Amino acid sequence: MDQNDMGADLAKVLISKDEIDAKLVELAARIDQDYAGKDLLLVGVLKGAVMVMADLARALHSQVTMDWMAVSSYGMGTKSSGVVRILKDLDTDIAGKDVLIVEDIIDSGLTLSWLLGNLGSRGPASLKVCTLLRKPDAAKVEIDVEYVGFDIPNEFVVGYGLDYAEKLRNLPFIGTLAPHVYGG
Ligand SMILES: O=P(O)(O)OC[C@H]1O[C@H](OP(=O)(O)OP(=O)(O)O)[C@H](O)[C@@H]1O
Ligand SMILES: Nc1nc2[nH]cnc2c(=O)[nH]1
Repeated sequence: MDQNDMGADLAKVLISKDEIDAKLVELAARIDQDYAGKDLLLVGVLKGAVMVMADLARALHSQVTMDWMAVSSYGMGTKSSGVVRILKDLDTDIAGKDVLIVEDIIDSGLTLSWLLGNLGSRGPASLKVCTLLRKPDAAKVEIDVEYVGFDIPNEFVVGYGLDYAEKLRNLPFIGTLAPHVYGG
């Protein structure tokens, strides 16, 4: 699927597929180096992180294991309220393990802040975060993130795992929505 398939729904391509690929290779090289000699567990946060997880994991030279969590933020009809519900928990006991959370985006930071608290209480040997995107201007909570792909403006983005009403996740790039789509 490419930009032409999107018709008028997209305003612009913010980050191209080539830029994403190059950034993931760069992040993977750092991760390979930082976790050399360790057994790394990647924890992908469904559903948005599916693409990042798949491509990042394949860019790594180290052997890793992978697990998934699905969480949902809810409250007052708005997303990212900070009140998080586990829809699918890990299959793995992470006590004593080196864990890297893999996210597509950190927006307010509330989801990740909750996740760090939750996973941190399970006694991992280490717990760090890798995110493809981060919106510094949207942060409601400061989080120490070890691996960041791109800092982006405070705009709603779609593609490469990120949805608009569950659509557009399968775009191979990151784009912004045309104003008529979201009523802007
Ligand atoms: O920093 P925050 O403001 O908390 O937002 C970030 C969260 O929002 C997205 O998930 P979303 O709730 O859209 O679910 P999805 O991954 O299933 O699309 C993303 O994958 C993060 O988990
Ligand atoms: N699709 C999408 N989901 C999000 N969740 C938090 N921020 C965003 C965003 O900008 N786009």
